[in-house]
Amino acid sequence: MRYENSAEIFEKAKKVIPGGVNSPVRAFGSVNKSYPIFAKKAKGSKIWCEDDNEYIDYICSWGPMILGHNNERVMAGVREAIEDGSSFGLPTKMEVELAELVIKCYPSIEKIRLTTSGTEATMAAVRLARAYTKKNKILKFEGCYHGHSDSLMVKAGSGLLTDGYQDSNGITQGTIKDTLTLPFGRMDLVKELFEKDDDIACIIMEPVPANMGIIETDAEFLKGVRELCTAKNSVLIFDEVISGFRLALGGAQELFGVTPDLTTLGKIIGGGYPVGAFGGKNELMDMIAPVGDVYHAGTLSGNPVSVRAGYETISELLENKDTLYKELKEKVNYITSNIEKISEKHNVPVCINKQGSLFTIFFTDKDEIKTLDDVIETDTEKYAKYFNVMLDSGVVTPPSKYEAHFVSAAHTKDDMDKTLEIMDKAFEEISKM
Ligand SMILES: Cc1ncc(COP(=O)(O)O)c(C=O)c1O
Ligand SMILES: N[C@H](C=O)CCC(=O)O
Repeated sequence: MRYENSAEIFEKAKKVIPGGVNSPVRAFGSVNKSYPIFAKKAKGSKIWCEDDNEYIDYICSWGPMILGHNNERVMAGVREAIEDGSSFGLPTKMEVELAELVIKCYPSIEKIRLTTSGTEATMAAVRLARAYTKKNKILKFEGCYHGHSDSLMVKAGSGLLTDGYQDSNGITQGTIKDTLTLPFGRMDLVKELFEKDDDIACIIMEPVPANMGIIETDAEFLKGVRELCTAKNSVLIFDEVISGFRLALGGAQELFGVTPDLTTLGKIIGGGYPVGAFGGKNELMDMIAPVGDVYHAGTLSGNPVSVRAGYETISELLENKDTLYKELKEKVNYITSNIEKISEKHNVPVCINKQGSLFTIFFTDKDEIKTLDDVIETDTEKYAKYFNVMLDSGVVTPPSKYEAHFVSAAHTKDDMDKTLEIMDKAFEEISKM
């Protein structure tokens, strides 16, 4: 593999962009590479970099590309939308159609508001929960990531974990004090907290954590927080920015049969273009301006190109839901069951967590990885070796042990077999460490 062009662009990038990247996880720092690959184009399950190397892609833009890159139907819709104009500052008919489509898939959502990112969606949902309950504090779980608004970057996951810290600098002590955190899955601690504190406006959670690697959810925990929120007049927010439309058409709430009060969405509902959304019961959503006095706005909220890409993506998912989700799960089962064989063959122990089309390989002797502390203890150096051997042989995997592998409808049996062949090589290298 050649990396000269990417390395050269990175040198220029560092002079004009902090760390040379516009989102920290792209920097490849924690996998011992001194520069990332710069993407040039992508199609289906493949991505090409500025050195024209071809890779099988398991990042999939961190989730949006569930149909694969540049899906024909999505591209046709986008082309049509672009012809009509890129942004109007006026509402469009397609926004209403997208809202209707999402509501059809999520019975818990009666009204939905579009944003430009997942970060804005979670920020607005928390604001709404505070206004509704007239309470101040929020509870989130350690290692869950809900975007980069101040109150949600406490004990956060994703790039913060990758870079070795969990609380961003630059947040007031007052904000930090109002964000309570607990380990994911510990219902006993959640109950204890609610006994002591009646000022908690909401629990915000990734129903299936995917930003400290995948953590497999215990359905009882989701049911437990649901009951507690109802009993204590707290709002339950499911942050389904990753899990929405991915684990099932109706997200984790459909999969586990647990209904939140508010849902945040992103990624797939924009079909690869910038978007986010939050929605829920009328009683809550009618507090949003201009009906109520909880302010939320955005120059590019409901951008017509993003909305059209999302509409086509969700329509495709809806039309194929009976086979598509089953096939995605089968693909992950095929890959992960073979990784287990490879791990045994080379005597390199791993624990694989998976849910639907998502999986994470943790290099560890432990049989279970259930909490952030478990994840932190897994072997970072072995993950880095895995990443580098895969990359050098034409497979791009998440450049951090704290992220998930994403599988799309475009990944073929050939892609998976090639991936497994290279994994065999990677595990052999790891066995020599
Ligand atoms: C679960 C979750 N919530 C929120 C966000 C924030 O979304 P965005 O990056 O679009 O702001 C992300 C990803 O970044 C996410 O994975
Ligand atoms: N884990 C993050 C989102 O899900 C990765 C995206 C990013 O922050 O660039």
